[in-house]
Amino acid sequence: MSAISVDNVWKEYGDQIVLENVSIEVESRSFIALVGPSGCGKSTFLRMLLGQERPTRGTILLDGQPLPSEPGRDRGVVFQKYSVFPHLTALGNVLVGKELTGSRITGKLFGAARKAAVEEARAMIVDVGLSGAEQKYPAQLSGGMQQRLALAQALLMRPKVLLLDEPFGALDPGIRTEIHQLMKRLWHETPMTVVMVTHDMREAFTLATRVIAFERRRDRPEEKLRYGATITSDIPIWPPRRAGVVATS
Ligand SMILES: Nc1ncnc2c1ncn2[C@@H]1O[C@H](COP(=O)(O)OP(=O)(O)OP(=O)(O)O)[C@@H](O)[C@H]1O
Repeated sequence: MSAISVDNVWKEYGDQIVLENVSIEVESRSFIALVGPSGCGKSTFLRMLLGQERPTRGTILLDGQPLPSEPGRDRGVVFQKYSVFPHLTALGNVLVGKELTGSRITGKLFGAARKAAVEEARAMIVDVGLSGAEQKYPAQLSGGMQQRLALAQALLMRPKVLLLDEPFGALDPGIRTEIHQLMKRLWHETPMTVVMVTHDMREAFTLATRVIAFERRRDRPEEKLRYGATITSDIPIWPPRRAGVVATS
């Protein structure tokens, strides 16, 4: 299960209302694309799902339970940049989450636990199409490869929810199409719900099960800070996409 329930959420920074009255029920295993004008609060919403920010008002539940107030292993995240650590190899990057949660004191795993984690990380690296790059550092990888690595890093922790903040925004169109295919496959094969912020409508409609638009209903410049953005459209994709059911056409 990985259903998200957002009820009447507001987010304010000082006098500025960024989001107002956002309510949405996200079914387990959906793939939600969040679109909207620059600065309307999409990343802020994602950070609240991650647990990095707390709503000023309202509640967010994951499988009926309040979200823990800190990021945890049930929620993975990939940003447009800087999701991977430059000083670790590809293998080190994929392993790092397990090492940190496996041994809170030393940050390292030993013996059988390490062997199992390394095997799993290697398999994940192959799965995202990076075999042979295990010992390379991020600077030695292309942008598309780094984003594959960031996906592998997030997915090794088996998150219930994968949060993507314009993860493919900086990639060339050809590479982007390739990574869309990978993302689709990973979503079909992995029991997780995905919430992705994107500026690219084509990307939204290529990948998502549902496209959600955030916008300020009352966008008068003199009152800009007094009204936040909220959900103004909620578009289900037709024909419906279902995780695990790969379309034949
Ligand atoms: N930590 C913060 N403190 C104060 N204001 C913030 C903070 N984080 C975000 N904001 C403000 O909240 C608003 C929404 O920002 P956010 O980054 O969520 O928008 P966005 O829709 O993701 O934008 P973009 O599409 O350009 O990435 C902006 O006006 C921003 O300045």
